[in-house]
Amino acid sequence: MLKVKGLSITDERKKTVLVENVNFTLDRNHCLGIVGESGSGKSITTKAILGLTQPSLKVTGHVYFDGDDLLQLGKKEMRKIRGKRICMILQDAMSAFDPLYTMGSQMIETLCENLEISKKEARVLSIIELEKMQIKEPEQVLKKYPHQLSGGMLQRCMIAIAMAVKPDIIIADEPTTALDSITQNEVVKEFERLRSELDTAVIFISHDLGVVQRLAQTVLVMKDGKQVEYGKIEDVFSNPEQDYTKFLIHTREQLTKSFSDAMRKDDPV
Ligand SMILES: Nc1ncnc2c1ncn2[C@@H]1O[C@H](COP(=O)(O)OP(=O)(O)OP(=O)(O)O)[C@@H](O)[C@H]1O
Repeated sequence: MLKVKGLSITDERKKTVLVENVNFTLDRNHCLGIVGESGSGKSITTKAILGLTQPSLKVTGHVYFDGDDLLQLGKKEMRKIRGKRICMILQDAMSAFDPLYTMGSQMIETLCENLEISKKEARVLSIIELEKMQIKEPEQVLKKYPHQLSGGMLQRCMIAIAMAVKPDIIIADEPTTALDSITQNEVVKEFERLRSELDTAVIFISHDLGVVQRLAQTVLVMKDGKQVEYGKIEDVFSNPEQDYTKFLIHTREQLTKSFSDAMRKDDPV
C-alpha cells in the first residue's frame, strides 16, 4: 500500500544529510515499527512522507501510495490525503490543536470534514471514541480549550480523532510517551484493534522495543539518519545482524531484568 524507495533528506542551508536512502514497504493491515535513538531521523522520515518538512529541507526519492508518488503531488492533492487517508499522531499533542477553539469544536469540525457527517453525528462519534480512550467525562473534555487539558489527555484526543476517521494509514510518532502505563496499555490495545478490525496500516515510531514487538510485524532500525536494519520483527529481534540493533535489544533486556529484580526486592518475604 505504501512503498518508500531511496528516501533522502538534505538540509540545504547547512549542506548536511539528515536522512539517507530509506527503503520500506507497508502492507494493508500491517504495522511497521521504527526504532532508533533520539535524532536518528525517525520523525523527519515520516514527516517527509506527508510533505510536512520545511522548505529548507530537500526531500528526494519516491513514496508510492495507491499508484501516486506522494513526493510529486501538489499541496492541494496532498491535503486531500493528509488527515483523511493518512493520519499522523504527533509527539507534541499541543501543537496539533488550535488554542483558540474548544476540543469539541475542533474534533467535530475534523470529523464532519473527513467523514461527511452532520455535527450531531460527529459529536456522538467524538464521545464514543473518547470513551474508548478511557476518558471518563468526554462531554466535559469537549467543552475545554487545549491549554486546560494535560499532555496525556490531548494525546488521547488526537488518537481518538484518528480512530474515528479510520484512515488507510496511521503514522504514530511516540504516541504512548506522555501517557501513564495503564493508559499506554489501553492505547496499544486500540492500535491492535484498529489493525485487526479496520485493516488500517500503522507506522509506529517508538523508543519502547517492547511495544514495537507487541504491535509490529516488521521493524526498521535507524541510526544517524541511516536505515541500519529492516525486516520481519521475529527475525530482527531473534537474530539481529547489526551491532547497533544488538545493543538496543540488549539494553532493553537489561532494563527489563533490573526492573524485575527491583520488583522482587520489594516483594514481602
Ligand atoms: N526542520 C529541521 N531542520 C533541520 N534539521 C532538522 C529539522 N528537523 C529535524 N532536524 C534534524 O534531523 C535529525 C533527525 O531528527 P528527528 O526528529 O527525525 O529524530 P528522531 O529520531 O525522531 O528523534 P526523537 O526520537 O528524539 O524524536 C536531527 O539531527 C535533527 O536535528
